Amino acid sequence: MELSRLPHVANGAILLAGLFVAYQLYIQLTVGRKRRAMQREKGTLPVRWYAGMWDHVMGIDLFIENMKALKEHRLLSTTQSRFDKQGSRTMRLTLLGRPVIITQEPENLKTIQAIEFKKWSLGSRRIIAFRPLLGQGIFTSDGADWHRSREMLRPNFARTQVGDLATFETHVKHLIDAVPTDRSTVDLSDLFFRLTMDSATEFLFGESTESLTQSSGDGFAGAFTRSQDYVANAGRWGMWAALFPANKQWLDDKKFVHDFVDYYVRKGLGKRSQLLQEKSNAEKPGRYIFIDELVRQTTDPIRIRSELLNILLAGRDTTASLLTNVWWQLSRNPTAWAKLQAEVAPFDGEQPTFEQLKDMKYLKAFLNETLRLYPVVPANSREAVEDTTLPLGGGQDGSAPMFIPKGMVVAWSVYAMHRRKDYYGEDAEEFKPERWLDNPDTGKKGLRPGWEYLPFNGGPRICLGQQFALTEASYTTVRLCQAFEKIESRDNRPWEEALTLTAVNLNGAKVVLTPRKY
Ligand code: HEM
Repeated sequence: MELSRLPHVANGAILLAGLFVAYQLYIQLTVGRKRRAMQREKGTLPVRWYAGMWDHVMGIDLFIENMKALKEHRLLSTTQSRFDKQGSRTMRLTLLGRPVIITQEPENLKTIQAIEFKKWSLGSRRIIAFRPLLGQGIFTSDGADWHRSREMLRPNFARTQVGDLATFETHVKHLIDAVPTDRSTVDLSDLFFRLTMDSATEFLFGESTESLTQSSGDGFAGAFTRSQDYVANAGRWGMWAALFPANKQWLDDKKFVHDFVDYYVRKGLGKRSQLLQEKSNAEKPGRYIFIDELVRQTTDPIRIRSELLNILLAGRDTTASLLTNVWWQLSRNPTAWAKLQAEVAPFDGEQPTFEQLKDMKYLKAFLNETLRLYPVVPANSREAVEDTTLPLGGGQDGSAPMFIPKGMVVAWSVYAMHRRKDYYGEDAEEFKPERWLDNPDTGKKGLRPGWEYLPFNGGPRICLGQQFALTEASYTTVRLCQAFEKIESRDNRPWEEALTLTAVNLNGAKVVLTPRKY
């Protein structure tokens, strides 16, 4: 640059910085005025800053600390310990210049997700990060667009709530066949991720990737997993993500994923007229194919592709992560293994029905406890679309309501909330499925939690696939318990988080399984 131009550049930078400071002052003044008005009207009090307002200017240090903790597989416990250090359940901090309130109060979550649902959106961060991969679908939309997606998809899930056990059986059988019987170690986690990809693609596209039996599906699974990690990271960086050039691997993966799904979309649209003459999938006996229902409702190929990818993202890693955590825990818990074996024994090796699965109290308690200590979606956030309040978090002890200005991001930690001693007792950090069961000896009732237990969210945006996931996880667990009589853990490390969009044990579920001899 010519030296003579330097003063102009310096003047420009000073002007920009001045404008930025003036804008910030203006925001502070107007927000301050509203905050005082809310304090008078509703008794709101300011939220405590994490450690101190000036300790983390711009929150660059906190962001670096978070990224380091993420890399070292301890971001969830770091967040939990920040709450403990602060001695409050809600705090305010700044991350890369953006103010964020973080809470673990069930009352706040109920207000955001249910009571005042309309005052909250997903926030631009999620939408900007995820749209390039997922397009516009249920997981990446708000307001009227989200409502349209939810209405279009809901009937499909109502049908699947009974669970297509026959389809699960095909894939679970492949999984069982893939377990070595020569006493060598297997990482069940790898098989669970293949299982959920195979069953999800069969349910969504009508054709399975068959990754448990062939390697042909690996290309799609790999490209989808890498793209998912890419968008999760972009979401963390927020607007700063734009500073990084798009990397080639990501562009190639995105194209691969889109082309792969487009093949099924074209096929589905090709048989639309025939489908319109037939009965709806939901009324026909036999295999249920999601894309056939979408094709009846719209001819827009991008819309169909987007909804399919949104559901694949929501449903595949989540269920595989739950199964991994369940089997990691089961492999080191001989009492639980014996109890589960006793519960499956009456089926005599036969496939359980949907009703029988629902009646398995110990299995249900085991899944609940796994989702409590290791929630698969351990953190989440929303953005206020108007000035509003939340019932808790204000004042020194966080017991007063707090004012939330329009645009403020409120994040929550399900992980920390699920470990609260005031809700779950002094043994909150211990894995105890029994806490969910009624005790006939003492008359003590099992846990019936409200908003303090939230693995699937609540309110109008509650997980659409909850029943689908629990049925798949329960069915797979029962069939594995029937096929193998003994389990040995081959890993003595504690649970460590591998956090992308979901959380799963970093070291998978390494076990040796002994087949049952009939
Ligand atoms: C253990 C397994 C699962 C867990 C823990 C889980 C958890 C969640 C959570 C916490 C959300 C709310 C996300 C948000 O609004 O920010 C969600 C949404 C959703 N889930 Fe699941 N999920 C699981 C499995 C599934 C499966 C198997 C499917 C589909 C086959 C599915 C479909 C969806 C859909 C479509 C949404 C978006 C709902 C909406 O925005 O209206 N989920 N899930």
